[in-house]
Amino acid sequence: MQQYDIIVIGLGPAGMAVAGMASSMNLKVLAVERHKIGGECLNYGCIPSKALLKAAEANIIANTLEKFGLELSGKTVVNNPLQIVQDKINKINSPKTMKMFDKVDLVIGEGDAQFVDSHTIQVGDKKYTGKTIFIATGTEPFIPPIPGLKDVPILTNQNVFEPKDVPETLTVIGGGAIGTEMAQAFSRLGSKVTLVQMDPHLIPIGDEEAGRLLEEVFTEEGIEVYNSTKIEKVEKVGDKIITYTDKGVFESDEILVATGRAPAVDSLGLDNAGIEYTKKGIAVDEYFRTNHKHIYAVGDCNGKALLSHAAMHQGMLALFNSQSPQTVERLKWSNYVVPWSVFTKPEIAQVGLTEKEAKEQGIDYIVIKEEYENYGRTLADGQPIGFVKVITDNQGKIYGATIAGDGASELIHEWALAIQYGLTMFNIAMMQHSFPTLSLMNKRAAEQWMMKAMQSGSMEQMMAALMK
Ligand SMILES: Cc1cc2nc3c(=O)[nH]c(=O)nc-3n(C[C@H](O)[C@H](O)[C@H](O)COP(=O)(O)OP(=O)(O)OC[C@H]3O[C@@H](n4cnc5c(N)ncnc54)[C@H](O)[C@@H]3O)c2cc1C
Ligand SMILES: NC(=O)c1ccc[n+]([C@@H]2O[C@H](COP(=O)([O-])OP(=O)(O)OC[C@H]3O[C@@H](n4cnc5c(N)ncnc54)[C@H](O)[C@@H]3O)[C@@H](O)[C@H]2O)c1
Repeated sequence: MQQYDIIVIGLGPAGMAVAGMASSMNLKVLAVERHKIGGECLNYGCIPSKALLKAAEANIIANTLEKFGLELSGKTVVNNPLQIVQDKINKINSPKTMKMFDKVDLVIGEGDAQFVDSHTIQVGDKKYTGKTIFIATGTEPFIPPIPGLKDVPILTNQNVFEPKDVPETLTVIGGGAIGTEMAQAFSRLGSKVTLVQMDPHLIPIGDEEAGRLLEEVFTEEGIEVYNSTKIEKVEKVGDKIITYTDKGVFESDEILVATGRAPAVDSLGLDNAGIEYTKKGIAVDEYFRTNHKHIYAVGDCNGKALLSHAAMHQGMLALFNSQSPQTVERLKWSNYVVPWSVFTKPEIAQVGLTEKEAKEQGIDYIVIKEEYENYGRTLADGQPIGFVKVITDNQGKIYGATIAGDGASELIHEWALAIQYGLTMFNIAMMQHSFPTLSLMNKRAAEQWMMKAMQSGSMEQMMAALMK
């Protein structure tokens, strides 16, 4: 039986971070992946969805050139965007990417890794032991118990990117990140899309105003959105799928189910090693340790944050924790803010508290909102839709930021940095931002706070801050 310093189960963003870094620390590493390197993110998630959104954006720009005083004779023909998506994935999965695993023993595509006991796993008929084991098995689509849903052919993130024709009509169940990104991508590529969800606004975990703004744009683009909707049943009649709801009956060629995720733990044999888990994921402490101190669970499988950057960050923190002789306060998960972005147009990005969360926590907050329509650059770009909204207080402490609009996924990081390292609105206002970047809207929001502070007579406080 082969023995390793570190065994990694699953090679998505979390497992790749652990395996790649551990091997550069000269540890003896085994990584097991039952399917493809890159996990959900590369193969059925972040990358294909962004590639498809790019094709969709190109299509809409080409067909609305009159906005720029240009004309294209004729219309674009949507040929094979999903094939191009696959070509892009294959390019990323190249020998250059594989180089990071030069010093890792890889077991790929030979079946599930399953615990035999708390130090031993089995893949097929081979057993391996590890001093430390990292579980990084991610999630699978959660399919809700809607009557009839299991009897009709459905699309999920696992098959929606397969190369085939764009459907003429598509029903999307779910208004979260996956549902909204895919609804807009397919709509812009020519599908007639109906989006149905049970929550009251799009991107339910985010800011309500941002969700409503996205809905306005979706409606203008021809996507029908039904919020707070109960789906009664789904059935296949001939070639069509019929979705019966309390807001109407919708007929479509395909149905995409994007109703959340469930941790991928069933194949692991966790009970053989006595590892604790719930429906939400593998139970871990602040240092990503399971109830066995030498077994860590990182990334989506622990349910803490279902995002690739969070998965990679957790992998890095957990690896450092595992190699440290004692626990290190700075390696705790709660020290780190988690920004997130949804890549629709407008993009929606968030870090820290939403306004609703600030209210629920009883914080004495104020809202600063800088509108895209008031800035020369966004007007020049023809993208005047959106806002930078900051939850702050009279002292300029930053609790959270929501950005809806062009470039939101980039702009959000300044607020993430500010929250993580305790910078204030005053610090942002006093930092030069080059003109006319979109980031300058962050400074303009902070300047708005500064003007308010001056008007409310807090000049003394401001001057004190200036003298620091
Ligand atoms: C459509 C879509 C779009 C997304 N877009 C974004 C985005 O833009 N930004 C973002 O931050 N996040 C995005 N996400 C989320 C992101 O994909 C996940 O957060 C990320 O992939 C989680 O990484 P992970 O390493 O924890 O797990 P995964 O990427 O799920 O990898 C887990 C791996 O473990 C393997 N595995 C499972 N069980 C076993 C076993 N028993 N033995 C061996 N191997 C096993 C699986 O085959 C898989 O390869 C998106 C997700 C979807 C579905
Ligand atoms: N850009 C990104 O960062 C990105 C993109 C895609 C996915 N992700 C990650 O993937 C995760 C999963 O995304 P998701 O969109 O599947 O889930 P989600 O949890 O974000 O949203 C679930 C949606 O499904 C709806 N829903 C659930 N059950 C329903 C039912 N029975 N009937 C009608 N509607 C129902 C909810 O109302 C909600 O709109 C997210 O947590 C996100 O972190 C991130």
